[in-house]
Amino acid sequence: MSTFIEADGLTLRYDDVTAVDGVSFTLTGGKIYGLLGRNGSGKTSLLSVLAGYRRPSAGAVTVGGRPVFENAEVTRQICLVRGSGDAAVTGLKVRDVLDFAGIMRESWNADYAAELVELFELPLKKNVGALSHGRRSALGIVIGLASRTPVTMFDESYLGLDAPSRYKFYDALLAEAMAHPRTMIVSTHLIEEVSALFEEVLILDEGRLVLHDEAEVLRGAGSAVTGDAELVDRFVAGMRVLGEKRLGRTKSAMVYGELDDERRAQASAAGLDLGPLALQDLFVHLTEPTGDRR
Ligand SMILES: Nc1ncnc2c1ncn2[C@@H]1O[C@H](COP(=O)(O)OP(=O)(O)OP(=O)(O)O)[C@@H](O)[C@H]1O
Repeated sequence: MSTFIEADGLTLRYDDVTAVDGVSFTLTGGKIYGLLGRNGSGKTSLLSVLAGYRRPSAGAVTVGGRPVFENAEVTRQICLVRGSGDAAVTGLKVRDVLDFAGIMRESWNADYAAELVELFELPLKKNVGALSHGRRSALGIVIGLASRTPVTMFDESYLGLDAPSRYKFYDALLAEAMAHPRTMIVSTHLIEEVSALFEEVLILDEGRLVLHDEAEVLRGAGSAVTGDAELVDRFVAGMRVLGEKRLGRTKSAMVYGELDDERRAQASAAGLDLGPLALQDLFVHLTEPTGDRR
């Protein structure tokens, strides 16, 4: 089946809360997509609808051209790993949870699952309920990666993981995406840590999609101007400054908007360094309550 996902006016309401508000996008598939949003922006709600866990209140979502909700043929092709929650089947051993995951998904790869179990040092004989928060998250990650489903979504799956384990997750995700390309959606607010993995980025704010673009395009949408504070201030005067960092006399200002060759030459002549825009700064700018929206 082709794995593209199409959302058209997708809306999810819980009584009087509109968690997802008329979201439309097309994901062509075979990439790692970053889903970014502040707390309560609707990431989990959106992923739940994409995975067919919930019926949209309005609008539609299709995977490979087919509706998702109550369509077992399609939902079998989707794996959504939610935090550490889904793996928390107390009373079952880690081994049993993995066996069950394998039965549920025809694309499951048991050898790869075993490799990942070793990588994350998961104790197979231990009861899932007795695992630490981080280990439970790791179990969810193993299930998501080893499922090899055409659509695999990780909803803040790093919660509770220490930094070395998070980097193991990012490395494994990238290696897997290269070896077995599929549609992976990773929701997060640890943007700087994972942004290098994303090929496309979607930003949600209060249930609405405020940005969907290729990560490369976003990185080129602005610049970090670094150098002597006074010179930086002079250079960025009149530009849209998204954020600033200062260390002694050195300053780095994140500016939005393209710099043409003439401006680049001016920066170079003034001894200023120009670097790519940090996704984190763009994210903060687009989702801050008083921020301008495009
Ligand atoms: N089961 C529910 N019943 C009622 N309201 C809900 C429910 N689940 C989420 N909401 C509300 O919907 C909105 C979006 O929540 P959601 O969990 O989808 O956001 P999120 O971006 O995943 O947040 P976080 O990053 O904090 O996990 C919030 O206002 C939340 O309070």
